[in-house]
Amino acid sequence: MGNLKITLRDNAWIRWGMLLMVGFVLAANYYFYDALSPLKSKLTEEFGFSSTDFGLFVSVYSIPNVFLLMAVLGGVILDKLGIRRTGFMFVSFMAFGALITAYGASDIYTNGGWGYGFMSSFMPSYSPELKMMLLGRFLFGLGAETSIVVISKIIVKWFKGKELALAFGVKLGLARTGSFLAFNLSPILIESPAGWTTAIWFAAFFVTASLIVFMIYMMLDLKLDRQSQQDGELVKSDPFRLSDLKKLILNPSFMYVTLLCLTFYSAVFPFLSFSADFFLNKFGLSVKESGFISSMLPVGTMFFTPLFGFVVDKYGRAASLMIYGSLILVLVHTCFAFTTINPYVLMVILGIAFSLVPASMWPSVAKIVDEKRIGSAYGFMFSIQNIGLWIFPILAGVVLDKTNAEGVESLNYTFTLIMFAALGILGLLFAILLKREDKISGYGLELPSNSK
Ligand SMILES: NCCCC[C@H](NC(=O)[C@@H](N)CCCCN)C(=O)O
Repeated sequence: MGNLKITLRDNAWIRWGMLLMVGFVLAANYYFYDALSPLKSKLTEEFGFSSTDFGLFVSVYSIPNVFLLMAVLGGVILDKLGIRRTGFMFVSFMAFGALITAYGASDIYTNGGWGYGFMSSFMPSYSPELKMMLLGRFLFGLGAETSIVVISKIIVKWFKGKELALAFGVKLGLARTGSFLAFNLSPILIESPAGWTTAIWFAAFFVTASLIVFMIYMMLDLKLDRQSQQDGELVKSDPFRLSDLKKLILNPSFMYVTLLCLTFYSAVFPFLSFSADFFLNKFGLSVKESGFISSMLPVGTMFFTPLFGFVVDKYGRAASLMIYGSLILVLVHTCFAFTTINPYVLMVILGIAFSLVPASMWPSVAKIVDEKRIGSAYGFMFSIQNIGLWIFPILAGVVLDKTNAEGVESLNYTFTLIMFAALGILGLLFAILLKREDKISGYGLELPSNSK
């Protein structure tokens, strides 16, 4: 009979309580990512941001993840330093970056505060506000993607052999709650008597509060490790090896899923970053209402992702669902470009697409890739995905600036949306290739979870 000593993991209240804590950290992460999206027109009004400047601001988040391979390197650091030290380091980067971003927009800075002179001394075509905010978002991005990898590992640590799939679904739901709040709170907070930058400071303090919550989590984690060490239950993961990456890259199913991840997410997240401004311009809505419509996407995914996760677990058909999700994405972007169909309806339908693909894609990776390589696989996918999250917000901004005359009253988004629809078509192609390849390689993506 094995050692049956009860650990913190075995107490459902503590296990789910800790999920709420790390979910708070994720919600803050997603909140900050989206908090400035409803403020695009405000940033133009206050600091003269062009659409390209805004795209640059959104995309700089991904630079550390593309060029420093942070999502992969973060996994290596995680293996070496463990959850507590790695998590603390990267959530601190997030908080520091968020505070620098808020400082870059603040009156103290714009009135000649620390760093203003330096930021004014080079590249005069970019405003000092933009440069400081870019630096802040870069640091935020440096921490944010690796934090997502750390939190995935925390969930496996606490929920393996228990309610793992449900815990992953709830985690994503909590993250998306952050986006939902961002699109609704930022438009309210810009009207604060303390000034419009309250919206950015609030976002920065939310991320800082998440650092404190993470520090509380670290105490629980330490206690669990001590109990597990006594039990001999502590599981060491396999260290990252370059040869693992080579094996992944040579696997056609893995590459199709990675390319789908790149194209699909590039057609969703960068679109979401511009969506509030799109609704404002195309339908002549207020900042509040356009932010509210944007928030329909995360709301939809909060309901549909666990539902489709259940469907994939029970009935399979993951490869087909990825095809349907990609097809819906193309149709919605085409409707946004060429019709005036009610944007609430289209955003909810987009929420269905944005649930179908993630709910079937992430668990499929676990079927394609050996469990020992799953950390490297997710890290690699995140890094490739970030190439799209880096390039497409800039391209969206450039296309907007090039296809609209300067100072035009309402921006025409047609060409930007055609670009997103084209990305969706590429995603659809990769999803079809993945399903075809599955028939050859036999990973069983169309089968229910327990049959593989
Ligand atoms: N187990 C992996 C879950 C990934 C969820 C996915 N997030 C991402 O792909 C992030 N790399 C990018 C997040 C950027 C915006 N916050 C998701 O569907 O949210």
